Amino acid sequence: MAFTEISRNKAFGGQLVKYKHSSEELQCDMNFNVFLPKEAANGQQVPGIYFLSGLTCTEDNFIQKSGALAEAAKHGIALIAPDTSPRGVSIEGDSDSWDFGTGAGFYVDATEPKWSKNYRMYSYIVKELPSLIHNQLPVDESRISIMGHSMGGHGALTIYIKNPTKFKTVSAFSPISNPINCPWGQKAFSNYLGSDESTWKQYDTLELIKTHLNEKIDVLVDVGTADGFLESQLKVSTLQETVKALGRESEFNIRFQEGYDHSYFFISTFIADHINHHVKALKA
Ligand SMILES: N[C@@H](CCC(=O)N[C@@H](CS)C(=O)NCC(=O)O)C(=O)O
Repeated sequence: MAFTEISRNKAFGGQLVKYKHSSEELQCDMNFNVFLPKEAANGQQVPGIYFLSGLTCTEDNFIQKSGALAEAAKHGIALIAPDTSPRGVSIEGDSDSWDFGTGAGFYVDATEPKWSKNYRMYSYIVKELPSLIHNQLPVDESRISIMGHSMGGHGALTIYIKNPTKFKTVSAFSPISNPINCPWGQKAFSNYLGSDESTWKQYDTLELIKTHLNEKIDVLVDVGTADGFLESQLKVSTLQETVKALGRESEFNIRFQEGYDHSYFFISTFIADHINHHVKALKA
């Protein structure tokens, strides 16, 4: 499937390109942004980081507000920023709230009939988008990793834990760490996956780290202590307690950053640390 180029801007010596394509998984047109560093100009294959955004975001928030382009350019790394849900599919109820439906795909493959034709963000991110990108752009599929924020932090962690050979490493800002036990996650999973809560666990970081014990992983998580969603929705302390109870502290670097909130001001403050975490794995 071909991409249509929507816009192109030179940035930090590289190119920021927005593409549109027709998604088979989501049955609609989708946009995504790719930052290609200058090293990719002559067709040389570069490593890449996928960034999954949070509730209400499009493919633009991270690219425009995180300060990541300068850091990616410094290390010769591509950034891939997809959208957060199918767009323009007009399912009744998909635009009634900011935390469900449009802008809130939660990186799952819906099984409830109402949503299951379009809301397949898990397969879109894990299969369809990489197969298009790595066939058509100079980003090396054997050197990719994944990062995200909030709902996207949940997406990055769960996708990574389930696909540790596809992605070299993971990091997350303010991740929804235990969605089956918070209001955002329960609203999304009950609608997308139905009332049988046992099916929800396959998309819950806390549950997955209890069962996926084989691979040793290296995870960086940052969250702000002044994040208004910390206790009610993100449950990063519960993640930390579970990591400890499992004896997996050496695999998780979970940092509580004093006074920072949920915004992109927080993300832009620590983005260099996250890019460095990925560079170590991508250039190892
Ligand atoms: N309802 C609020 C909160 C949503 C929110 O904080 N979204 C986070 C992700 S969970 C975000 O990245 N918002 C977009 C931005 O800050 O650019 C809003 O619409 O701004």
